[in-house]
Amino acid sequence: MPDTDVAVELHGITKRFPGVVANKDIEIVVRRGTVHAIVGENGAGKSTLMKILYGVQKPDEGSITVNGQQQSFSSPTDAIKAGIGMVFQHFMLADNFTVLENVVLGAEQLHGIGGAARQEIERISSAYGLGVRPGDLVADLGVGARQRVEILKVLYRGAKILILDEPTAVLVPQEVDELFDNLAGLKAEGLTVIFISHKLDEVLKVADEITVIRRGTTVQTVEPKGVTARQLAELMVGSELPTPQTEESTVTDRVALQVKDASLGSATGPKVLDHIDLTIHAGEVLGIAGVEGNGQAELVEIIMGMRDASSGVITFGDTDITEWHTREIREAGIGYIPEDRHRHGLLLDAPLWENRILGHQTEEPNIKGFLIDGKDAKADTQRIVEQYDVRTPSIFVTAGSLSGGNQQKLIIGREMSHSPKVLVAAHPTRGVDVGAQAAIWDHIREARREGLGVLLISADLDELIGLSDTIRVILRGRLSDEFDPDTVTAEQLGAAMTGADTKEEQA
Ligand SMILES: Nc1ncnc2c1ncn2[C@@H]1O[C@H](COP(=O)(O)OP(=O)(O)OP(=O)(O)O)[C@@H](O)[C@H]1O
Repeated sequence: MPDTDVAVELHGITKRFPGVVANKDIEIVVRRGTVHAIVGENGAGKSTLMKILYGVQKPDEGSITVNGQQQSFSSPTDAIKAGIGMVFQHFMLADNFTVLENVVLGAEQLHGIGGAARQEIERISSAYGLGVRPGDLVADLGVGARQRVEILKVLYRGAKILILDEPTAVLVPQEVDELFDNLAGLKAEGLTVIFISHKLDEVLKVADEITVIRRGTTVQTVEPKGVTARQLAELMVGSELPTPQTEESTVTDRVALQVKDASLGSATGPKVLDHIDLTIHAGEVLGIAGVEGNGQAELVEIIMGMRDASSGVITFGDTDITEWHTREIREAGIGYIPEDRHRHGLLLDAPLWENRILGHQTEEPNIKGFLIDGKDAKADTQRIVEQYDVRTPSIFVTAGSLSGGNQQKLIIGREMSHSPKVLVAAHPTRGVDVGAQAAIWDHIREARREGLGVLLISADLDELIGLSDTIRVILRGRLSDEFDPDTVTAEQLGAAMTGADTKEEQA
């Protein structure tokens, strides 16, 4: 008799890639009507396991049992038929379509594309408290609402078991609370949620059970009340974590980068950037908090020369770089960690050592005379892999075969290798595990001691508070006054980010 309380059972799952055992003898039992979190370091094998459960990849060994029935998925279609749905970290909604159009796309056979579909969306939305309206244009929705549409989309296709891949990475604290309320709603209706996250305090808040994966193998399943975030992290790493050190301020009065009265118009509505003034000193990390879509991407683009501001001046040290191209800006000593590592940061089909050269084709150690120097670039890639703990079988595998967090470590290692004077870092540790995050912060702090100025854009408020010397909030293209990271709380920042604070500034 199958155990009716068990939604998913993974038994002895093993998956090998060339040079890597991504999953080895995985054992997980997910009880029905629970939130089950999966945690582990970058490259531990979480995504691979979820791809196996969602039918994207086939295990070499082991069995998958869903609702008491053994399954052998050849594709996501099979997994969806078995009642499994996956919400990816990168939303896949078409902006210029309505919620209804996005939800029914590819599932027209279920309830058509008209009134019946609309009714079904409304039914699901109210049953689980998602607050999704079928007629809304996706372009008008904020990040949290888009995520709810993605969740509704898989529910619409009949999912009873939802896999969420780092769902809180892009949310502000208030939205995280809303998501957790939604998950409670799903649970109350007997649905099951499998949740991957690097944010251990959130995991402890929302999960009923937590499975820790270390180097491809399940080490333990624990209940949140029995562990602290630190103990979880130690289970992930397999050893004790060092206690973080507090740092003396290294801010100088030398100006590293300045943006003066910069605006960027929009063809139709209000300005995307509205009279931005900011100064970053050598040795200073200036953190920018904001809900996605409030101008932070455009701010980075005008500084990095990817877009021209409508007005304003940008100076690097004493040099006016307003009109410069991206390549000149990077060569002059501004490092860049892009938000979208797949679009701007890496060539996924190229090996790691070629990615080492990307964006730095004219600099040492990648070039000798006028020629690309493969030998030195390879040696330097090996150094980055070791220094930044990029988990990879070699520097010759493609960047696309690395786990997400390890791709990020490679980009950071590359940018830091050129001893930039300024670093423009958009979400530098998104998708990176807590241990690697601490290591990346250490690298940035070390460079800051040497005079690096950093523009830090992050959705992770703990990161902003932990790493910044000064924090400002961007809302509808305008920058707030300064917040002191030593005294501000995540809730205060969250309120300023959504405009919910009544005060314009904080004492
Ligand atoms: N298609 C692939 N080809 C080769 N190796 C792969 C492939 N997919 C994953 N790997 C390797 O398998 C291991 C596990 O990767 P996986 O993406 O599952 O880790 P993860 O725990 O999800 O990490 P992260 O937290 O960084 O997302 C890594 O060493 C990765 O390089």
